[in-house]
Amino acid sequence: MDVRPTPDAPLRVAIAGLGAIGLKVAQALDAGLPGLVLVAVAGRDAAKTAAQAATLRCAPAVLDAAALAEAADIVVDCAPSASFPALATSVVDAGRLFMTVNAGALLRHLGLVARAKTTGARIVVPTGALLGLDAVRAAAEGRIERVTMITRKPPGGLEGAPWLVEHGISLAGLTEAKCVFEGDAVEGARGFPANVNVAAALGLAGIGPERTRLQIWADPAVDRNVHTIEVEADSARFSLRIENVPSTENPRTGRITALSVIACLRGLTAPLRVGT
Ligand SMILES: NC(=O)C1=CN([C@@H]2O[C@H](COP(=O)(O)OP(=O)(O)OC[C@H]3O[C@@H](n4cnc5c(N)ncnc54)[C@H](O)[C@@H]3O)[C@@H](O)[C@H]2O)C=CC1
Ligand SMILES: O=C([O-])CC(=O)C(=O)O
Repeated sequence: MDVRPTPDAPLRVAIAGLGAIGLKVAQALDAGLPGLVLVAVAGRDAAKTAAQAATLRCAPAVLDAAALAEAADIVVDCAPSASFPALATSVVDAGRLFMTVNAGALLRHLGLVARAKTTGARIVVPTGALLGLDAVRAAAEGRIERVTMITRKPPGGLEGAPWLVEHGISLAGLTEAKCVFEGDAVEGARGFPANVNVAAALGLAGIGPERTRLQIWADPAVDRNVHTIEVEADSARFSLRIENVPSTENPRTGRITALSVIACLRGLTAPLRVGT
């Protein structure tokens, strides 16, 4: 789809999920992002979503998630991963631009990419709580040998993850760092759907999620979500590290994630774009 607004016709944006990420994105759109206007929002609880929408000056419509694609040119998915398949399918089928933070869920529905080719939709995954996807994408134009990511989170931020439940791993009373997962990004994203969307995005940007190695540590000594990436390629070798401040609303989610989505939206229409 063409994402260029005209002065009298800004692109219409809808958001699914007004939580730690989505509400911040809604507020940024409400404060003004050039060429974009927030027209609709959807949440799990319509009354709560309507109350949130009422705090915004632009007064977006409150709709079911399934109706967002009809109301907007761009649908931003900031809802939990469980709602991804239905939402993503409706937006892709409508030929809209689908911006999602649920990179892990996208891995399990990669058929949507082929479908987007036929409908004219585009799927955009912001860098989110990570860094360096510009360099990883550039390196992937050459040959990458190895991509490794190590995630450390406070134990509370990992609690309840399916992988921990399935493997009977308890984090209660942990006094030293414990490696709770070692494998590829596909398995990691499945086992920790609310924790390592970043590894899924890294896999998609680089050598593929199956070849992207991942370790996840529960570390009582950290108070930030720390992600370290190491890339070995024929063009460069690099190591990157980000220490994310957990958001107040949802400590699993780094505060920078919402800012990444806002920057990604701004980049859709800006006359100057910097970075790959
Ligand atoms: N790509 C990345 O770097 C990152 C991705 N994430 C992912 O982003 C997603 C959102 O994260 P947060 O904002 O922290 O979550 P959150 O739990 O704070 O907010 C989610 C919101 O979606 C609403 N919701 C639930 N079901 C819904 C449905 N069917 N339709 C519309 N809204 C619905 C909830 O009521 C809540 O307001 C999560 O899946 C999370 O794993 C989180 C951090 C980083
Ligand atoms: O916020 C973070 O540090 C990463 C995260 O939750 C995710 O990738 O899902």
